[in-house]
Amino acid sequence: MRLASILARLGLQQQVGGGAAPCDTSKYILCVENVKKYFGGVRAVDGVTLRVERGSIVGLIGPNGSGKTTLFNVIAGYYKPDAGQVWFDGRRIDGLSPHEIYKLGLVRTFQTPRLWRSLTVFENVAGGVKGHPGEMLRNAILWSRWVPFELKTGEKALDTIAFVGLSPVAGNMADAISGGQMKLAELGRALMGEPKMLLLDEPAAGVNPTLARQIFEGIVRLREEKGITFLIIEHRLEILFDYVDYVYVMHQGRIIAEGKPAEVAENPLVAEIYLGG
Ligand SMILES: Nc1ncnc2c1ncn2[C@@H]1O[C@H](COP(=O)(O)OP(=O)(O)OP(=O)(O)O)[C@@H](O)[C@H]1O
Repeated sequence: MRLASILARLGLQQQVGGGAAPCDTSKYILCVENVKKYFGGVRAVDGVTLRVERGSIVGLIGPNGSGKTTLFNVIAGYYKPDAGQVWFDGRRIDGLSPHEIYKLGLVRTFQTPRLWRSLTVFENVAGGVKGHPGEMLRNAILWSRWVPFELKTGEKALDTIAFVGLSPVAGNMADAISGGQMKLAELGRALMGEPKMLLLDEPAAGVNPTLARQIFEGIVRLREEKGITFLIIEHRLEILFDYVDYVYVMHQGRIIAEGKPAEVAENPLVAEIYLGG
């Protein structure tokens, strides 16, 4: 077990790396401070600072290869940053494992949904419940059929499946549903973890426009009903900009613009990098 993990369990996390949070943690649920992540000579994330207000829906955009997914991987604990800090809900989290970060309530989804394909939609969603051994991928296949879900977990999973609109396919195997339905199933599983914040990687990719808007309307409802905060990578700006409060724009590993969607849409620098891309 890593030192940071042990200290976190002892409640000493804030002393790691020294000191105070780099932002007002009562206002911001997520503070990314001067984060860098290099792969050899590739500066995938090159000194990113961003803030996400509690209860907001924030977009993270940028051309292909600008560093968005790498930044998500750093925030969610899949990569340790080469420099900088990440604070979530008042705690420093860089150095924690993905599972520890998940347990703190920061949950991510992937560009390509990572479902357990030999299990049903119901089992996939129910397996995301906090505390069930199946919440860890390596345990999921082993446990989901042998350890019965509690009745209340099953009921919660059915409610969640209804929320994301998948009731008609709840009993289908995950590899027998459409790409859009896989995205919804992954969102459902993430919701079973009772997140305070969701990092969504291209929730509308490959989904028809009607379903894409339904997904974003669901996101707005989750913010309103459960107070969940969102940071969302999305290339479909014409949809994203209708639903987000604020937008960060990445290019070549850096934040090159930020603001309300209308401001970002008018920013000539943003048009230039997209046209250039
Ligand atoms: N594991 C890795 N090893 C080496 N280089 C990587 C790795 N992951 C990403 N990169 C490089 O880092 C840069 C940023 O990639 P990243 O996937 O974070 O961009 P992105 O903005 O998410 O792109 P997209 O919108 O296409 O998903 C790219 O040049 C990419 O080739």
